[in-house]
Amino acid sequence: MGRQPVCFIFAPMTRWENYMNAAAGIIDEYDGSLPLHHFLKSFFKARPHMGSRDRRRIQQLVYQFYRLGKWQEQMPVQERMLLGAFLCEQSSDALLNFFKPEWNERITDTVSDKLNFLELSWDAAEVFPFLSHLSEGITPGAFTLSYLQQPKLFIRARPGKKAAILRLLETAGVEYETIGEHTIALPNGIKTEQILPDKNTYEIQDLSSQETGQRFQPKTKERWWDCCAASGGKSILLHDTQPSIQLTVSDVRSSILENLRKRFADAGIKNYDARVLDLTKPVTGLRPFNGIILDAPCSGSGTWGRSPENLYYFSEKKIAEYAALQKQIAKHVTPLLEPGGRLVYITCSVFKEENEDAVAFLRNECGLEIEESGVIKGYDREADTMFVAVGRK
Ligand SMILES: C[S@@+](CC[C@H](N)C(=O)[O-])C[C@H]1O[C@@H](n2cnc3c(N)ncnc32)[C@H](O)[C@@H]1O
Repeated sequence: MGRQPVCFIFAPMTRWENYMNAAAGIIDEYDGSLPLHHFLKSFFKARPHMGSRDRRRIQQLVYQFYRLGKWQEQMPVQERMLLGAFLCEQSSDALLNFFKPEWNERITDTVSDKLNFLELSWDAAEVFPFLSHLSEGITPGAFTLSYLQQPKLFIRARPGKKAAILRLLETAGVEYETIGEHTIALPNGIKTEQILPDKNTYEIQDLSSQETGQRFQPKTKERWWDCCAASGGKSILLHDTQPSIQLTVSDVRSSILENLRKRFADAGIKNYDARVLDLTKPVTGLRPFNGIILDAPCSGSGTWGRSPENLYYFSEKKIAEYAALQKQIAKHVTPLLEPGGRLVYITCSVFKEENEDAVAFLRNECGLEIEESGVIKGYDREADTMFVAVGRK
């Protein structure tokens, strides 16, 4: 007698299992050498069958995994993704309900109640393995817990444009919050370019970054230099504060200055001098300035709520490398400050080597009198954390 045919019945995988497998595959393949959003873009480009809803949820699972930093690192990846989802989400979630219905029932609990329920304790030093480098005034617990939330999207209404922007947001039914005179907080993921098509009316700029501008205080017709201008976010803020200034912008990357030119054109800024300069070398061919903005290249550690993969992959030795670069740049830039002129030093870092130590260098080695310095906390208001110092020659 022949063998009985064996009949296997495969239960098709649910959408949620597919999502978990795809997210786990991404985490397995990703090595931190590229920003995660670039990696995800190529990943999804190669898989055009995935719809936008699938992409969004898979992406979210991956980000939620990295939001835990190195905490509970030994946990199996799929379990840790669910832990991330449970701690980060605040409303009922079908995927979590499928795998962990008892967790989903508690989704609206506070993080501390969720941790109690799981009998886990939050370890700030595991989430953020660089605690010993933190600048003064940053509270490790609150700072690391803020990683569970993606910071909000902030825009800055350009002078005289706020009312028109708010009307468009209301027409589109977008929830918003206004902060101070010019800032509008928006939910993440909204397509600003569709709702606010006139690029001349606003700039996308984090709340703390906007607040650094309060230190610029340019006077009429002064000469200002934004020496690490990138695509010009701070320059546009400076120009909006005092449109009569004589503005010089520079960056080591010519490609980013092309973006600046486009952005300036959209913003209606025409009179400026733009040049490619490598500030690790002495600068020639520029006359001294009344004001300099040194928005230094840095670790970006105050913005990792938007790029939490850095919690996992950032290498500690880079802190010293950035600090050395910042000092080199400061050394070459400060001779170009007029006596009595002001230099505004900015980083989006939470590391003292890039902040307080740089200020000590500006004071002791560059001869500036420091008028103000400190962290601009963003972690307690869903924004980035930055550092700003003002030095006078
Ligand atoms: C933090 S970003 C500036 C952001 C910009 N100010 C803004 O508000 O959007 C720092 C910039 O410094 C530039 N940079 C890095 N190394 C430099 C160097 N050696 N000389 C001049 N600029 C440099 C980078 O290309 C980068 O655009």
